[in-house]
Amino acid sequence: MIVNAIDVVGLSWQLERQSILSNISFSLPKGQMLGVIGANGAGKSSLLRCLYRYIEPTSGSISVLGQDIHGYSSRAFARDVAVVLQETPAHFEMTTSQLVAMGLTPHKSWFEFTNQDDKQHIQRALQQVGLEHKANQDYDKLSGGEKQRALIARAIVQRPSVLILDEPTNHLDVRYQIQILELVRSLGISVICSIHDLNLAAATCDNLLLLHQGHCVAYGSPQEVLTQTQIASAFGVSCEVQPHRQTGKPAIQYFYGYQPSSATIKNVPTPKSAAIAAGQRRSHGDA
Ligand SMILES: Nc1ncnc2c1ncn2[C@@H]1O[C@H](COP(=O)(O)OP(=O)(O)OP(=O)(O)O)[C@@H](O)[C@H]1O
Repeated sequence: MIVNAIDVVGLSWQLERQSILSNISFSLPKGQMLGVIGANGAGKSSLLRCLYRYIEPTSGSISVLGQDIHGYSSRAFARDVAVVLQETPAHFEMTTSQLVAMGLTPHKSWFEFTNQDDKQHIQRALQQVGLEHKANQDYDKLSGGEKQRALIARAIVQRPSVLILDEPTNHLDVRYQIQILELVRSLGISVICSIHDLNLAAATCDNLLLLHQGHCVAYGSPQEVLTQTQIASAFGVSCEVQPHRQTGKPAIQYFYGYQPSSATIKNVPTPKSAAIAAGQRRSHGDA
């Protein structure tokens, strides 16, 4: 029997009668990378929070490596699953390398010291995220993007089977956006990751799960999910999707010319109307 990294069946989460996630089902095969996409408020973080046990869903089941997540001890869960979040909590008086070393915790007993092997792991992870020169600097004094990369190095040191990332590219410049996602992919572990940049998601993920108002409205390869119609309906924008010249994956070009009131699902401008609107603004001198 094939055991998936993650299996989610019929997952729903309600909060005071408001339905945040509705009947979501998907699987993440081992070694693959799944991107969770969707507009602001679609439910991406809530879904990931259910996966790393921060939220208890109202109904449905979640298994990691074939085991129900609520059957795991905290320590065993931390050995299998690493999480990198958007917000970085304050880590006072800790160097970058000490923060990265925290990834070793689930593998160590209480009084076990960091050995030579561990130090090499930490060093290598810092190099992989381009932070070896910041190893002895206070973590709290790193820039937002450097903090994000340090947290990814900590997750690498944790050596999990499954990595959950909530918007890992948020603070990163374009080089590190590509580099970090390619690095995460190259680790050969199973990854689920929420991403706002659809082009980046298309280029780096095996499969995508598109959420809209808490529902899974598309799930499959980037080609299957990132169609003009589905992007228009989930994000309220008009675009053209062509194969990327290098990867052959979907490459999205957005059209401009939106009024705030037209950015709704019911009234998505067509490429033509968006282009006309942009042309009209230019002819009125306010382009
Ligand atoms: N603890 C909570 N209490 C009240 N509402 C919540 C809570 N958590 C999530 N929500 C609501 O659930 C919806 C989904 O939120 P979530 O953060 O999962 O969306 P998201 O897709 O990650 O959004 P974004 O792209 O803006 O980060 C939002 O409307 C949010 O306000």
